[in-house]
Amino acid sequence: MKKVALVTGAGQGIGKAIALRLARDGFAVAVADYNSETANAVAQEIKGYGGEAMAVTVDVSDRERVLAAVEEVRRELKGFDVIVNNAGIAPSTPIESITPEVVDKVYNINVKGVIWGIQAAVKAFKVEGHGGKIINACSQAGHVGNPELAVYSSSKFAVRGLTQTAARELASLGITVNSYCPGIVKTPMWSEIDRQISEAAGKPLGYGTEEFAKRITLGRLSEPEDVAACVSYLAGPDSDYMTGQSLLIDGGMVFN
Ligand SMILES: NC(=O)C1=CN([C@@H]2O[C@H](COP(=O)(O)OP(=O)(O)OC[C@H]3O[C@@H](n4cnc5c(N)ncnc54)[C@H](O)[C@@H]3O)[C@@H](O)[C@H]2O)C=CC1
Ligand SMILES: CC(=O)C(C)=O
Repeated sequence: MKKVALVTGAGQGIGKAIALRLARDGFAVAVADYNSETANAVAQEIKGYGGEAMAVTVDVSDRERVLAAVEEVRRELKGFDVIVNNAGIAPSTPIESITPEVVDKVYNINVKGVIWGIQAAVKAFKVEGHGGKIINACSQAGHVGNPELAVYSSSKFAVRGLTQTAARELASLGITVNSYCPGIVKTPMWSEIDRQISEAAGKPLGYGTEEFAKRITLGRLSEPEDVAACVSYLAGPDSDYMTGQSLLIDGGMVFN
């Protein structure tokens, strides 16, 4: 019997790479995104190489919809084993520009979206009568404050706190909770951050990347597949004795 994984924000970028990787690892994958077109395209890609997948349209900030989507997936794919709470947004927010609206928007998706995903997964694991794995998208920005990204960075500190708290609270149910913390990953999100930082500094495109990249130990930006490899480990049996961890994918972003 195939294990079932649901990945949010899986229509593009890191989430897409994770969905493709977990499908190759043998999971039946629910490709969840609020963009139904991209979610469908990724599900089709998985089916195209013989994998099992379904697309689900869900806005992770909508608690009822997240609970309903996970239940839909549990019934359709006949099980539920792993949730990857990957969806997130990262608008540039220099301190003096922060508005109540941008705080609500980022926290509703990046923080509440993770809480609703955790709740929905716990409910599904209980119905199935076993534990499971909860994997959250954190960031190097959840370990060290990132200038220009105060709202985003603080939301990722919250994800790290939630990961640790949920791990301690849910361990007795056989549920592990971990998160992955990438540095700069070549995705549409990063291109937009680079554009905003470069523009604000009055510099050409690529300036934001150059500034961040100075701290990367391995000397290159990461590919979405680098992150997916880490999530593959967190979703598989080799990480069974790991919980409450927020894994830095390039520690240099924090320590250099
Ligand atoms: N790209 C990077 O450099 C880094 C990204 N991350 C984190 O990794 C995760 C994925 O990032 P990327 O792939 O780069 O982003 P991206 O912007 O390229 O893709 C995000 C996906 O999430 C979906 N999405 C956004 N809001 C949603 C919502 N409310 N409900 C459902 N789906 C929603 C979008 O439609 C899109 O398909 C995010 O949580 C991000 O904070 C962490 C560290 C570095
Ligand atoms: C967007 C993000 O999480 C970065 C640059 O670490």
